[in-house]
This record gives sequence, C-alpha cells and structure tokens, in this order.
Amino acid sequence: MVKVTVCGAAGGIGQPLSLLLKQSPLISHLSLFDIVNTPGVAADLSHINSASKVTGHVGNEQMEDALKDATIVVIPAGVPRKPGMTRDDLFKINAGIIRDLAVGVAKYAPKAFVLVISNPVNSTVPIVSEVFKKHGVYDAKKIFGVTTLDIVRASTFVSELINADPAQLKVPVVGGHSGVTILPLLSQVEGTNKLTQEQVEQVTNRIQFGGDEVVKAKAGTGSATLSMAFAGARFTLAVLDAINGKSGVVECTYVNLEADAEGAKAIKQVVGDDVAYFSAQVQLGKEGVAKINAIGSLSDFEKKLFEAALPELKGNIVKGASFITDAKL
Ligand SMILES: NC(=O)c1ccc[n+]([C@@H]2O[C@H](COP(=O)([O-])OP(=O)(O)OC[C@H]3O[C@@H](n4cnc5c(N)ncnc54)[C@H](O)[C@@H]3O)[C@@H](O)[C@H]2O)c1
Ligand SMILES: O=C(O)C[C@H](O)C(=O)O
Repeated sequence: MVKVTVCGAAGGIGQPLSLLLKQSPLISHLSLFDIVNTPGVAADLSHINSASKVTGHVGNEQMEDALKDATIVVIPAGVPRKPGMTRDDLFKINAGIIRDLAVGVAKYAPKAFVLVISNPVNSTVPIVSEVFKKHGVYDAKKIFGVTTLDIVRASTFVSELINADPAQLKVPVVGGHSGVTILPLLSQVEGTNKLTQEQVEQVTNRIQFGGDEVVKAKAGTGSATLSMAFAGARFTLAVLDAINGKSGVVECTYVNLEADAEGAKAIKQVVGDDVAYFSAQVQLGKEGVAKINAIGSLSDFEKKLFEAALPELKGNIVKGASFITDAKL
C-alpha cells in the first residue's frame, strides 16, 4: 500500500497536484488534508478511473486519519506571495502552519518522506527538521525542500536560447529557493558556450526571479500553482520511483547536508562549514537520500553568484531552525 498525503490539498497548488498524483499507478491511496474543502475535492477526484482510493480530511481532528501510514507527505499548505513581497515575508504566517503540520507528521507518520513546498522553503525545511528532532523521529534522508520548479523553469528558459528540447534539457540549479539563493549552473550545460555573457546573466536572473514573473502577472491573486503542481508531481513520482527500487533517480532538492556525510564534505568545501542545508543534485534511494552529488565546476560568474547567495541562505536557515529550537513546544 502506498499512501500519499497532500497537506493543503484544496489550494491553488494542492488541487492540480492531487489531480496529477491521482493519475499515478504508483499510488494506492491519495489522502487530501486541508483546513477547508477537501471532501469536495476528494469526491471530484474519486470519479477519475485510476485505481487509487481518494479520501478527504478537514481540520485538526481529522489529521491523524489523513496522515497515518503515509509513505509520502507533500506539503503545499500556507499563504502565497502578493506583488512586492519576498518569500521571507511569508515566514510570519507560514512558519506556524508548517510547524503544526510537522508536529502532526512526526506523531502520525514519523517514517514518511516529507516533501516541503510551502515558502519560504529555505526556512520551512529547517522548521520540519527541528520539529522531528524534538519528537525523536528525525531522519535527514527523508526531509526534502521541493525546488523542482527552479529546474523546470531553467530547462524552459535555457532551451529557448540554445534551441534544445526543454523536456530533455537538464540544467542543475543548486543553493536555495529564493531570489539570489537560486544558483543555476549554466556552465555545466552543453550548448551554453554559444551564449554571450549578457545572455548568461539575463537568463540566470530570469531563473532566479521566475517566481516574481508569475506573482506579478497574477496581480495579487497568488503565485505559481500549475507549474508548481507539475514540478511537485515530478518530484513526488521521482521519490516513489526510488522507493520502488529504480536506480539512477537524481533530482535537485534542498536537504540537510547531514543526510550524506561524504557528499556534505565536498559541498562544504565550496560553501563553507556553516551552511547546514543546500539544494544539490541528490541521488534518491529506497531510504531517501542515497548520495549528495558534488557541485562540480563553476565559472567565475557562478562563483560570484555563490558569494551573493550564502549570507542570505544561512540567515534563512537559522531563522527557520531557531523558530523551533528557541520555542517551547
Ligand atoms: N516550492 C516552490 O517552488 C513553490 C512554488 C509555488 C508556491 N509555493 C508556496 O506554496 C504555498 C501554497 O501556495 P498556493 O498557491 O497553493 O496557496 P493557496 O492559498 O492557494 O493554498 C494553500 C492551501 O493551504 C491550506 N492551509 C492553510 N493552512 C493550513 C493548515 N494549517 N493545514 C492544512 N492546510 C492549510 C489553505 O486552506 C489552502 O487551501 C505558498 O507558501 C507558496 O509560496 C512554493
Ligand atoms: O514565487 C513564489 O512566491 C512562489 C514560488 O516559490 C515560485 O518560485 O514560483
């Protein structure tokens, strides 16, 4: 039995993400949790003729049923940005939402893989980790920040410039998931040597601030939902493939570097010892993180991007972790 629980399943991301997951034969039970509307969403999805069972659960009293025995918990719960806001501006509302959901997962599905979509990802992932530590159920190999949308955007934007197939083009994007902490490694992509430095800088900026493009276009009604659902489903299905024993599953994702001590050593040589979380190319296995790949070679331009990213990333990590470590649960 493979149960996947989506927390925030009635939302802008949650609904299309659940639709995409309903189509997967790898899932036998799709459990939809939210503070509103999941019975309706579940009834609607349950008419789709794929084999999985769909259940809807609303509010804290139904949280245990929603979560128990889950193999994977995907979390797109919380508030999205409006124009003019940074992702960090969401911390004051979303930190508490993520903490409470993490407490539920730690109690009712302590062995689940946790896939965190809610922003600010750079801080919400440390929040989940610290809650799990407090409950004595922490496994760094199983807690992931979903940065797949950055990868999806990078494939789209770069392929337009080098005339490649966006579905096949792989562009590593490492670091974190907000503005300058998003680090696209274009120098590692075949075909980008024909780009001018100006093109490299422009497309890097577009990948780093792609989220703002959508927030601005949606003009106060939210942020990326459909592309995020696509990206979230891709990452969830990659994790499921790895759980099912498929080899060679590699995705960029934001993890605690403790998840792989050897991999961490190589990454810390580049980013310093005091960066606890980093999005890197991660080999996924049955138990979660199997190996964190090295960052690889960087151009001089990319080295400068790293310098700009690290202070903000470190601050975001400390802010998230201390929200739990400095509080009485
Ligand atoms: N990681 C990424 O790349 C990425 C991409 C896009 C959006 N996001 C983030 O995802 C989050 C959700 O975005 P959205 O557009 O779907 O927002 P939304 O407002 O449309 O949906 C959020 C849902 O969360 C639910 N919710 C609120 N508190 C909850 C709780 N305590 N338990 C369960 N559910 C709860 C709401 O009822 C709502 O249905 C935002 O924080 C946004 O910034 C992240
Ligand atoms: O930009 C946002 O706030 C949502 C998301 O993180 C994104 O990258 O689209």
